Amino acid sequence: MRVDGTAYRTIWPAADGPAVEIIDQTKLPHSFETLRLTGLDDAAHAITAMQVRGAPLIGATAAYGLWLALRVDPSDVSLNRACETLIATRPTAVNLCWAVEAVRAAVAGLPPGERADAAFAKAGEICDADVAMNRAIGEHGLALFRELHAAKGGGPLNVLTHCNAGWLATVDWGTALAPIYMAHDAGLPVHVWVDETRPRNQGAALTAWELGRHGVPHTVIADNAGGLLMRQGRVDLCITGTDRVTARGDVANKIGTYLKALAARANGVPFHVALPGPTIDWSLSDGDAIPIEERAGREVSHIPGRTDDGEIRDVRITPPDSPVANPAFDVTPAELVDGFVTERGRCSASAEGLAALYPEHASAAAE
Ligand SMILES: CSC[C@H]1O[C@H](OP(=O)(O)O)[C@H](O)[C@@H]1O
Repeated sequence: MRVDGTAYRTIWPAADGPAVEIIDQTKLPHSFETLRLTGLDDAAHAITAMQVRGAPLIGATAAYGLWLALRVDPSDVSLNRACETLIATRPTAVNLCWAVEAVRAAVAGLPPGERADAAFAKAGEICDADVAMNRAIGEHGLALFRELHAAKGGGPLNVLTHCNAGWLATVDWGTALAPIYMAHDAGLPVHVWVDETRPRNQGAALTAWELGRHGVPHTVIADNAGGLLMRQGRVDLCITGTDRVTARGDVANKIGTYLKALAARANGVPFHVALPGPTIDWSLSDGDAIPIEERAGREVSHIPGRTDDGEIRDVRITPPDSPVANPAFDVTPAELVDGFVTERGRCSASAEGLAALYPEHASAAAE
């Protein structure tokens, strides 16, 4: 996407040496800063600290992290340690282990001296494929938007989204936001209700920043406002991203997604999920088996912001002696999802729907 006239991906090889550069998402929306990752530990920290985040982007970052590790030591021991280190950073997004295993498979059979170059090439392939898949998701999602807008009979299409599944969550384009950008650029009137998405505020800080840069009309709302807006008939569609979809269509996504899906079903609002194929975990059927990341309690007890004199810092919002819990994801059962938008087209949230789009995995989907 373009930021102030300059085209960006969210991760790119440095022009001046063995490193990759990323956008530090912990600094947005107050400051646009890039960071240089020069080793495995940099990449692992960037994922853990959410300097990069979003299922496809943490996969891409891990892929380059393996390249950085193999440049230093291409041995089997180093490769396996690096894979384990990266996979351990965040447990819910399946793209992370998918990308790590894709790079491992690309290099493991090679002589050590050839592994770093092969890892670099594979990481680049993963990034290019992500951009192409997300562009296709946008096109298939735009068709859905056109159908819903035509059925509405006038006025902007009011879309509610949760968390950030925009270009910042991927290498480019985004997943849930890709059709929003394409609709806006095609002149289809769209307005976005942006869930702030406590506790890390990906919506308030990142989705609002993205949409504002692109000129897409949007309104930031408290997470708990969505149900009222749906009851008032002010939401025509909910669309989110996802971190892991099971073979039967259960969806793991940012905490709060399940509640939105319940409210959408209760109010007859279509609830769709946008995802690229690598987000599907064909080894799982029941979404309750998806590991849910538990993050630090400080993300709940404190909130980051910028003071009037420009200082960015956390401030406490809970009593110091109050315990906090911080599950970072929840699971929405397939029954509450009205449809998937993938790079291969749209389908129902079901084993049959996914198998039809991904026949090479049909046996897993049927279990
Ligand atoms: C296109 S994946 C976006 C997905 O990732 C986010 O999680 P996090 O910000 O913790 O990395 C969230 O679940 C989004 O829906």
